[in-house]
Amino acid sequence: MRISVIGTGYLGATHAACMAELGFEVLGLDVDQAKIDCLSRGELPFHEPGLPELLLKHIASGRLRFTTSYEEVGAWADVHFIGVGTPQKAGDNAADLTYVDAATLSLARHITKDSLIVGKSTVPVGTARRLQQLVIKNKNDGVDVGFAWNPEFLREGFAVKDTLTPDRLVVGVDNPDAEAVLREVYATALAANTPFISTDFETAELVKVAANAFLATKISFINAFSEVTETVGGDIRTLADAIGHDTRIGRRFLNAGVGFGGGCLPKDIRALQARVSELGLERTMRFLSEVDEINLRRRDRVVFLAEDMLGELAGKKIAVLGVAFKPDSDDVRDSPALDVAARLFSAGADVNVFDPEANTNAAKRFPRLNYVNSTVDAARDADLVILLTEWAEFKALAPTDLDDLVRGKRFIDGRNVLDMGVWQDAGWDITALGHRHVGQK
Ligand SMILES: NC(=O)c1ccc[n+]([C@@H]2O[C@H](COP(=O)([O-])OP(=O)(O)OC[C@H]3O[C@@H](n4cnc5c(N)ncnc54)[C@H](O)[C@@H]3O)[C@@H](O)[C@H]2O)c1
Ligand SMILES: O=c1ccn([C@@H]2O[C@H](COP(=O)(O)OP(=O)(O)O[C@H]3O[C@H](CO)[C@@H](O)[C@H](O)[C@H]3O)[C@@H](O)[C@H]2O)c(=O)[nH]1
Repeated sequence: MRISVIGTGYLGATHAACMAELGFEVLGLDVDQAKIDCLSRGELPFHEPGLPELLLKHIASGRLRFTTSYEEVGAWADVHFIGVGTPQKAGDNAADLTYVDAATLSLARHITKDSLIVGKSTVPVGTARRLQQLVIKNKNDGVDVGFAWNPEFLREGFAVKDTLTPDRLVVGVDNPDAEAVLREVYATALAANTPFISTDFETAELVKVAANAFLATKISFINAFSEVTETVGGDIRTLADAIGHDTRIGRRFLNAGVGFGGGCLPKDIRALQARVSELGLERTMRFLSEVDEINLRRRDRVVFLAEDMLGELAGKKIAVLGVAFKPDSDDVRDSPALDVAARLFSAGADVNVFDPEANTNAAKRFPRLNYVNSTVDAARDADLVILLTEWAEFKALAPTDLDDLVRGKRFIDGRNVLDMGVWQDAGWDITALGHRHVGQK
């Protein structure tokens, strides 16, 4: 079976390489010539553990190629996965469907053999049915083109593992043939007893946004309790551990900190609200505005704490450790860390930034921050150090790593990953989100 993947960004490049790993012949397509050139050379244009190895392996095996030609893809593949972006529309909460519409239309017009189009992008409910009609109206006569929806649940940083061994597979289909093709594509996972949920288009689309809305809600839930413990005292990590032992609740996604960001959770909860409002259900997802607001208030809290600890921000040197939206990623889309760094700079602070992988992407968005290549360079002469992305090397920091470098022993742990007692004993004024700031011991 020959597979094409349309859109070779974080999702598409991963899907393409993993499909090749499963034994299929794969052709990845993107409209971005530079990206296609880069991938064709075996270079991954973003950071994702394990993916560069797969890319190189299957370019060498001949099973993985890249192109910008819809004509080539349409004449070649039996199954076409669509993984183009569905970002938030500028000035609006809704999803921008321009790319997914354009990709579907291009496919429909260029497919010259019987095949199946499978949407993977995250879309508002109702999109799949609309796109199916677009295909029916625009496909070539005499060619049988099926349509299905198969949302993707991979996490950046674990993209290869999540694609090869997913928690579950969800397919939205309207006929048994489409389901049979998808069962063949995912035969390896099915043989490993991965749950396979075959349903209609609407349920498949909704499962995806429901999962992200639930995860976002879980994070804002614990972060709301952070606002309480910051006021009355208490330990947010212990609280999360204690409720997490209840298997009905579970400990995962209860890490309090500067909140969620990235190319998915923030835009997906906004797009869900926009879509249900469009359907006349304005009140239904209103709680997600609160989830969003609680999340954004975490960033205000870090800026407030910095100001509180330093008296004023103007002229102060601040080391920001981490700007990626999460560790093991170079993605800075809607990154809480980068937002905080930029706000500290706007308030007059001199901001040194170090992220093991995301400096380059961050510099494209905020070139005026001072990007450096190590924690040591970031912390030298700093009046305050702020940890905002929990990379392993930051979690392993000890006071002795920074004691002789900084101008002021002040630390904000924006991800709740350090042992504050150890730092306090070493004379640091340290606080973490979800803890009352008590100052120096
Ligand atoms: N990033 C993730 O971890 C992840 C996980 C699950 C689902 N998703 C969803 O997958 C989709 C893609 O996300 P992403 O993070 O990979 O985005 P991305 O921006 O990294 O990649 C999108 C790619 O699509 C290409 N593209 C745009 N228009 C095109 C067209 N007409 N034809 C061919 N290519 C085109 C772009 O050039 C880009 O390379 C989104 O809907 C997202 O919500 C992402
Ligand atoms: O306890 C937690 C867990 C996560 N986060 C933050 O939440 C954001 C999102 O994290 P994560 O969900 O791991 O990253 P993504 O790669 O964006 O993955 C989410 O978004 C993808 C795109 O839709 C989905 O496929 C995944 O299932 C879903 O987890 C990051 O900023 C994290 O720092 C927290 O603040 N606390």
